[in-house]
Amino acid sequence: MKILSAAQTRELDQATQTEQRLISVELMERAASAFVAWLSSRYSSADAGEILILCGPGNNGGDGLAVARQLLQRGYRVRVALLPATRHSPDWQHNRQHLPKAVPSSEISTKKLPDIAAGALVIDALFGTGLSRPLAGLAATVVTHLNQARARVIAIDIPSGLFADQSQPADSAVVCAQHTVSFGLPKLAFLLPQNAEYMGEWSIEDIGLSQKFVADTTTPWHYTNAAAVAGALPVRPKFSHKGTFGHALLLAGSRGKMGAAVLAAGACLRSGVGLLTAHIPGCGYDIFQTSQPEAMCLTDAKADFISELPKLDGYQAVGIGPGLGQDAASLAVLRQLLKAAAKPTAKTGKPLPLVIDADALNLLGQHRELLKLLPENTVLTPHPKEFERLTEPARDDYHRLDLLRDFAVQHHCLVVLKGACTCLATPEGELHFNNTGNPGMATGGSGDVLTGILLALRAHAQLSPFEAVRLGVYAHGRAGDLAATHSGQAGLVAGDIVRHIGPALKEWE
Ligand SMILES: NC(=O)C1=CN([C@@H]2O[C@H](COP(=O)(O)OP(=O)(O)OC[C@H]3O[C@@H](n4cnc5c(N)ncnc54)[C@H](O)[C@@H]3O)[C@@H](O)[C@H]2O)[C@@H](O)CC1
Ligand SMILES: Nc1ncnc2c1ncn2[C@@H]1O[C@H](COP(=O)(O)OP(=O)(O)O)[C@@H](O)[C@H]1O
Ligand SMILES: [K+]
Repeated sequence: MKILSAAQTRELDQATQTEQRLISVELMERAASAFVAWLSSRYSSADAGEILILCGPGNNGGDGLAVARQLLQRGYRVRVALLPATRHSPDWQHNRQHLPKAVPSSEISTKKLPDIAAGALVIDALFGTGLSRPLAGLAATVVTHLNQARARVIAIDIPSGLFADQSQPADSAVVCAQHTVSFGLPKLAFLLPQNAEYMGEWSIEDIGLSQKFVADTTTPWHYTNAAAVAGALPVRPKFSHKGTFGHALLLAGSRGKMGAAVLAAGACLRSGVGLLTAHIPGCGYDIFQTSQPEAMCLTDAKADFISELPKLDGYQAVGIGPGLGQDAASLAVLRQLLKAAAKPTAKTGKPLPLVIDADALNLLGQHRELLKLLPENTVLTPHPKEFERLTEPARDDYHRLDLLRDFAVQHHCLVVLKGACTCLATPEGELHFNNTGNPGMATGGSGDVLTGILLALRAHAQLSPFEAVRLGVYAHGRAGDLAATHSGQAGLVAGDIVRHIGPALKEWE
């Protein structure tokens, strides 16, 4: 699914009207119907009580007026409060004229802010994607008044005051919604942690916008949902054998952090790899062989950390980092690995696929001269702090996305910036946001599990680097979601994610 800019969203409206021979007010009616369908599926008129709809002067306010009429028709009690303006959009005027007399309406002024009881249901239809500057004056006063009221706020399209595709100044007034009901496609702002307090939960309603326009429009931003990865996992052929699905090598673990190696190995095995060999420090031998009997195990000469790079012949992908530690000897191993992996392999003519995580990323951050050794299509999986160590502190989430994109393009690699909406940056400069996963996964070891999944999928001969990583990130979140349905979010541990990788991948079979 694509994510469009605010300007492209306006063009999409226009294109939809032309393509479907609609007048704009008909599209507004569709949006209002979709919103009302959503609201009435959640709240009966008794649950809702009297609903206050705050309407601005543009088409977002027009949506609000159409919603007021439709809710009244469905038996809800509604009143509207209008933000005064010198100019109103034509569709606003149309819906104002068609607002039934039975809906009480008033004009907002500084002296007459609407009464909002705690817990009241309020629909925010002040401003949408047409916001051209931060809110100020009366509009900002209304928003602050609303946010202080502790009401149940539902935003139409986007919380008012929030820009759809760029930051607003830190002190600007933005509605804090409990839920945002948006139309057609998600907006970039919805996916960024800095906007979490405004968005609440959000959902996207289909209003039949032009699919052709979306298909023809280029954007760096994409959203990975179930449809995007449908059919992405190749069927296992009847006569396949363990050699068919690749032999992966995992370099992980150090004294006190063998669990990271065990989790990554378990995840790799559960993700369909043919064979897995782990190279671990001597202290981890019994732990590893006991907990992962399906994997083969090479032990390093050092007991506490990895100091040697095993021969790389015969492996289809190598993962390094989980629980590795940052010893100078492990740094030397990382350097040797980068150099060795860059040489084209006899089988594919391409560099050996690498997945780099955790302490291996921290080592790269401390020795940035190594970045130029990264083989093409290497996968890096930093969380925001690890990413900062590789680049620089970001001013805000939008700046971090710029840094992410630049880094992936400059180093020709795939970077998985982990978080609630994990973002995969490609060497071509695309950004793909993931829609699976839950806060239960904010627990030690979840990232090690992702490394194992990505390692298995990078060893898979039939998946392109991009397909492997997009699918792996999606499946990791899906496994976490399935795990949370059993253990709940608070009780979820990383091992539960490993145990649910199988059921998650089974959904593709
Ligand atoms: N496909 C879609 O997405 C559809 C969108 N519709 C609605 O249309 C909205 C966009 O409508 P508009 O483009 O009219 O935009 P808005 O309703 O967001 O408001 C734009 C108006 O507010 C003024 N304005 C902008 N920033 C301001 C500020 N900081 N302070 C005071 N005034 C400000 C502008 O000059 C303009 O008059 C969407 O968010 C959505 O709610 C629907 O009606 C139809 C379908
Ligand atoms: N709130 C959240 N919602 C969805 N996924 C999350 C959330 N918090 C963490 N995750 C996922 O869990 C993983 C955590 O990785 P990481 O920070 O490296 O943890 P660790 O180093 O402990 O393994 C990432 O894949 C991340 O996307
Ligand atoms: K709004």
